[in-house]
Amino acid sequence: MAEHYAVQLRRAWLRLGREIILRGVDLDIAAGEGVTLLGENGAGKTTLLRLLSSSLRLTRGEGRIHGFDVQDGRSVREYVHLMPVEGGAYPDLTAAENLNFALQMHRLKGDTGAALRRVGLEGAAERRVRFLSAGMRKRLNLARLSLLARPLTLVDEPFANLDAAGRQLALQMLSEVTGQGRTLILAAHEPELAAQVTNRALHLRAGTLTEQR
Ligand SMILES: Nc1ncnc2c1ncn2[C@@H]1O[C@H](COP(=O)(O)OP(=O)(O)OP(=O)(O)O)[C@@H](O)[C@H]1O
Repeated sequence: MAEHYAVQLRRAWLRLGREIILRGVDLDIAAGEGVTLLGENGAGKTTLLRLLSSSLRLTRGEGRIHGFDVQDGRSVREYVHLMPVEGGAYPDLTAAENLNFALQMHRLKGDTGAALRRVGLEGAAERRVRFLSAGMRKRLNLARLSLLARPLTLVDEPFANLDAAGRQLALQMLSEVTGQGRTLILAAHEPELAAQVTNRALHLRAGTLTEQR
């Protein structure tokens, strides 16, 4: 399977507990593409994003992320960043410490002060994450996503918990992902918003992915 694809799944089956999330799915997502995953509560969008970040194993079939076997967590994690719906930051570290730690883990350099200003958190830089509101934590996660700038960026419900200005900020920051030639896959319940930053939508239902035209 070719490396100019960010994601390739072949006859992919994924079972989680009693749920079958994928039933023999084939999927190609080209590098640089922007894709929205749609689907009802419990359809399996989060689970699919976790699979693509190598946090879950395929039950059957084959998966490749930038040419690497999706089960090869060490390689895949170099290419992929997953921004979760909630969490993802260390609650006892400050906002600034969280961003610095994320950069260190990826052996990257970046201007964390500028990143915090960009998301309106300059006044909360020294505050522990456990004392931030849900929307502030989301903004911190957006700052981290932008600093890490991984080739494949997975975002679970980017608009949840954000106010109107925060949603506009999220749209702007997500559009930069594909604008910089990176691949964006987001799971969302707001198809109109998501369509502003992705050019393709897939609906996950009963273990099957369907293209939305
Ligand atoms: N760790 C787990 N063990 C067993 N089943 C799980 C686990 N996590 C999720 N599930 C189940 O897998 C299914 C898919 O859950 P998932 O969170 O992926 O859905 P989703 O499409 O992201 O939903 P939502 O829109 O509500 O966020 C659900 O039936 C859920 O109960």
